[in-house]
Amino acid sequence: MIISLLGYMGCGKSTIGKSLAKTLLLPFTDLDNYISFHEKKTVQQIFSEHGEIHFRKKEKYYLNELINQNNVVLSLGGGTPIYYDNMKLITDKSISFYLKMSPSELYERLITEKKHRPLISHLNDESLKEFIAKHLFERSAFYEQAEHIIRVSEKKPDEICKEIIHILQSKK
Ligand SMILES: Nc1ncnc2c1ncn2[C@@H]1O[C@H](COP(=O)(O)OP(=O)(O)O)[C@@H](O)[C@H]1O
Ligand SMILES: O=C(O)C1=C[C@@H](OP(=O)(O)O)[C@@H](O)[C@H](O)C1
Ligand SMILES: [Mg+2]
Repeated sequence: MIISLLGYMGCGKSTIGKSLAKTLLLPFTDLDNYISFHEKKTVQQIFSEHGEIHFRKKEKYYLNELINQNNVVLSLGGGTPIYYDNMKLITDKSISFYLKMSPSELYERLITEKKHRPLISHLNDESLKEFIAKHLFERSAFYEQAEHIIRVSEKKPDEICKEIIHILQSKK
């Protein structure tokens, strides 16, 4: 089965996925990078040139393509579980980990990271704080369906990887 990482923008899906795959000696795919590579456009370009709905259709298309693989670490985009029947697909076809972080910590992280994230790049600092709190609340019902929930607040990437590996080993 595939190992999937999900959670809000900035929680560390791309970072943790990469290092988890390296430790487990497995191939790594970041869904955003995969979409970018195949569409020959950055995520920001897809959003600005074609709109979010088009991005969600592509995201679904490439998720379908990747989800039936075996022994791969897949970092999803923050919105992937929210659209279509994606979350069902993710829970049925992967061992899923929700990297859970509080809105205030996500805010501290995203304040310096918003440039590459089209959903928040236009927000000033005060509106960003409000946006994250509300948006995370709306999305949590999907994220919480993950098979495993990992609290990532104040943990180093190494520690988070170890926790995930421990869970994977206990499943064997
Ligand atoms: N556990 C962690 N501790 C400190 N910084 C982290 C941690 N995980 C991720 N980061 C940093 O937070 C930012 C967002 O991480 P990223 O992996 O891009 O998140 P996501 O893919 O979930 O949006 C990056 O700058 C990354 O280096
Ligand atoms: O939360 C979202 O809807 C999105 C998150 C992004 O991925 P990250 O969570 O890796 O930033 C990327 O897929 C796109 O900008 C939309
Ligand atoms: Mg990412």
